[in-house]
Amino acid sequence: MSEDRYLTFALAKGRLADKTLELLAQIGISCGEMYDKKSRKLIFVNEEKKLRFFLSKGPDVPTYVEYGAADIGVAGKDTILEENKRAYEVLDLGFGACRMCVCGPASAKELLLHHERIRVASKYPVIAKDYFYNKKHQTVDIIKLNGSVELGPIVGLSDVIVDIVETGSTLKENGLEVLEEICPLSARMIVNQVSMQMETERIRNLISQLKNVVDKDY
Ligand SMILES: Nc1ncnc2c1ncn2[C@@H]1O[C@H](COP(=O)(O)OP(=O)(O)OP(=O)(O)O)[C@@H](O)[C@H]1O
Ligand SMILES: O=P(O)(O)OC[C@H]1O[C@H](OP(=O)(O)OP(=O)(O)O)[C@H](O)[C@@H]1O
Repeated sequence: MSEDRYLTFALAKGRLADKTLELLAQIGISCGEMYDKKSRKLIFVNEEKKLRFFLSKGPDVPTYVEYGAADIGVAGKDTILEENKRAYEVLDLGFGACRMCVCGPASAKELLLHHERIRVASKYPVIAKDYFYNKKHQTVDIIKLNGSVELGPIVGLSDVIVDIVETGSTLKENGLEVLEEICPLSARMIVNQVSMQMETERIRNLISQLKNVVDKDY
C-alpha cells in the first residue's frame, strides 16, 4: 500500500459514461475535463486524490482491469460476461439497467419449445452459447453480428437473436418480441485482483462510499 500510488479507473465510453462520472462526483471525485465532449484527450488525473481516469470502448474495460493497466473498471454486466476476464466484480451500480433476452418473431416460439437446431444472431456470442448449450442444452448455430442485430430474423439471416432489451421499442418497431429472458443487466464495478490485495483500504473505502450513494438512489 503506497500513499503516492495513483489508482487508475477504466470507464466505458457511450451510454454508461455520464452516469459513471455523475456517481463519482456524488462522492466528491471529480474527473475534470472528462465532461468536455469535444476533447480528444484520453487520460485525466485528479492530483489531489491521486486518481487517474480513462475512457475506453466498453468491451476493452475488463481487459485493462485484468492486466492491471487499470485498478478499477466500470462496464455493463453484458460486457463482463461476454469478455469473461479475471477480475473481482465488487458492486452493482444500478444504472444502465436492461435485460439480455432471446428475441424473435412470435413464430419462433415453437422452434425454441422443440429444441430445434436454430440460427441465433448476436453481438454477444459467448453469452448466447452459454445460454443455449449450458443452460438449455440446445444445439444452435451462432452468428456473430456487430450491431442492428434485430435485422437477423427480419432479413432471414437467423431465427432468433440474443440481444439487450431496455424499453422494448426497437423490438416493437421491428415486429419482434422477447421470447425468453436470459438475465438482468446493469453497470458493475470491477477490480483487478492484485490491486485489491495491494490497495485494500483505499479500494474498500471507495466501494463503501459508492455503495451508500447507490443504495440511496436505487
Ligand atoms: N438500450 C440499451 N442498449 C444497449 N446497451 C444498453 C442499453 N441500456 C443500457 N445499456 C448498457 O450500456 C452498455 C452499452 O453502451 P454503449 O453506448 O457503449 O452501447 P453499444 O451500442 O454497445 O456501443 P457501440 O455503439 O460502441 O457498439 C451496455 O454494455 C449495457 O450494459
Ligand atoms: O429496448 P430498447 O430500449 O429499444 O433498446 C435495445 C436496443 O438498443 C441496443 O442497440 P444500440 O442502440 O446499442 O445499437 P446497436 O444495435 O447498433 O448495438 C440494443 O442492441 C437494442 O437494439
